[in-house]
Amino acid sequence: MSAYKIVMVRHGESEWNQKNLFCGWYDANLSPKGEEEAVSAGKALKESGYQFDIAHTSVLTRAQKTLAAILQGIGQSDLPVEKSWRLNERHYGGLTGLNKSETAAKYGEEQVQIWRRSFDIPPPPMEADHPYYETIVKDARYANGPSEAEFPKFESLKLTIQRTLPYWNDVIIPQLKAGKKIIIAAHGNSLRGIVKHLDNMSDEAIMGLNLPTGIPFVYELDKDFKPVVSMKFLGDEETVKKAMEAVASQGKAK
Ligand SMILES: O=C(O)[C@@H](COP(=O)(O)O)OP(=O)(O)O
Repeated sequence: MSAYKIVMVRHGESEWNQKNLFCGWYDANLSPKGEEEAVSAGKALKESGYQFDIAHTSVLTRAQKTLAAILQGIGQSDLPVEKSWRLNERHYGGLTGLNKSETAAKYGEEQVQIWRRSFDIPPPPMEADHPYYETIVKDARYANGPSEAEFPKFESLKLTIQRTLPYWNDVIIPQLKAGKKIIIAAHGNSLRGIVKHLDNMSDEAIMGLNLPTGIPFVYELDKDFKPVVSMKFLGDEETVKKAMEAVASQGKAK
């Protein structure tokens, strides 16, 4: 029997998703299509009657704007929102800002697939001479964390999970236990990490999961936080399938 319910959503398409660039911790805005996706996500949640007590998001604009559009759509713009770098996208290291197709043409699709989807092989590091290094490291939003020692230069999915899971265990679980209705608006890979944990997916199985932008999904959990309902998308099956395939094919050489 389900004891808890939680909604998660990857942000709507960003300007860098639209240009097919590795984004990671770069603070790309939503594209016009991404803004529409966020509004549609709000409509889908409203139609299904969802209301929340608290929302969680990353410190990145694309996730926060998606959340704001959703909350407006369900008439809860004044909902308390907690923001954490622990929900950020994985740090794409030295790949940040590179075009995914061009990178596949240069290094091969297989290598790009390893960088995008392998569990524990990280991308190359972002060194101090990287064009986006200063913009990211000196961003005021990181004044309260991560610490200098924790600040990533790159992250595999494994490393992403290592900093996202403490937030799930120490912040989200206690709120669920207290009966709070929660929505999380975050990113493709920070959410893949949570999904892997909840569904106890193997390192191999998680490689095949591509989360679509802007389509909310629901988990129902039993009293031990084991899924009774897993990743139920609020969208028709065909649309979700196509959106997942589109994400998967972003790493193909054109
Ligand atoms: O960093 C990025 O480029 C994408 C995910 O890319 P892939 O791992 O799907 O290539 O992150 P998001 O748009 O969810 O913030």
